[in-house]
Amino acid sequence: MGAVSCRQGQHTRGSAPQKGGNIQGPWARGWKSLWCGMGTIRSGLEELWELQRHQCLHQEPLQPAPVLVEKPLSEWPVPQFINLFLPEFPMRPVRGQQELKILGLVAKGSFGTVLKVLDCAQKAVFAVKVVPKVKVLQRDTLRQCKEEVSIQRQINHPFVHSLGDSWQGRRHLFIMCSYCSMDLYSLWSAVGGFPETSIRLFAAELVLVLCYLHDMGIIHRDVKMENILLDERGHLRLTDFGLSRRLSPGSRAYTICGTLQYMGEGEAGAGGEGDAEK
Ligand SMILES: Nc1ncnc2c1ncn2[C@@H]1O[C@H](COP(=O)(O)OP(=O)(O)OP(=O)(O)O)[C@@H](O)[C@H]1O
Repeated sequence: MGAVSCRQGQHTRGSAPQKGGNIQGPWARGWKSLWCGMGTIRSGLEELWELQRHQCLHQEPLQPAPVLVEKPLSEWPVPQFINLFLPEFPMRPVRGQQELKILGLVAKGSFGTVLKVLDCAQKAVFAVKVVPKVKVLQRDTLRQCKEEVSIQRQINHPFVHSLGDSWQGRRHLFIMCSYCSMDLYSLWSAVGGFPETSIRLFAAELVLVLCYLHDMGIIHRDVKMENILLDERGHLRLTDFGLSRRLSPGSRAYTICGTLQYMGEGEAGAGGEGDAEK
């Protein structure tokens, strides 16, 4: 019997605060250190959302967007805290980080926060998943975190969201992908259900992706509507390889994992010794 590794489903999506709520609490306060404006330190997510609300009302930027940046390299005190995450998460000079401007919050997942950013150099919008290093070490998910990046880097399929870039700052890991404005769960919630023809198409595309992954020896282990993004033409883009594994031919994984709300009763109730392979 394998171990159980579950996530809680339903992200706090970035759209919620735009409907009028304020993002508060310890995780929001923790973001103060991550961004600074052009010369001024922003004070947190609450201000970001205030700023965005104003921008929506006035249709013109009141202040420069916050920049995704961490403290300079010289202040990094513990080199081991960097080495642990290499080579999947290379270090990035601060100048490189300053080319990313935060446009908003996309979602708060169980592992990281996904931000919408503008890459000023490429003049393109991306999604960046930001994961606190401390959380990775506390949850003992270092191997999994590196695996997520190396698997996503290896994949090249039109229905899989491929990796744009990954790097580390002083306290956070960053995983960047192209930005998709819609995911299947949000669309399903908005329209209240799909016609059978759409379901057939989504299912066919999903099967193609899973076959491709399985042929490469990769198991995703967290397939759910929130992890299926939609591109501008409505095709699937499977994302979040945070629980996925690469297996050698004939081997299998024994950890029971996924998102609690999407698991069968038997699966969610089982427990065991850890991820073993045969
Ligand atoms: N490139 C992207 N463009 C738009 N939205 C995205 C993108 N990547 C992720 N998201 C949204 O952010 C959510 C959280 O991202 P992700 O699943 O990678 O984080 P996580 O911490 O592993 O979350 P969880 O484990 O709870 O599913 C996704 O389910 C998706 O809705």
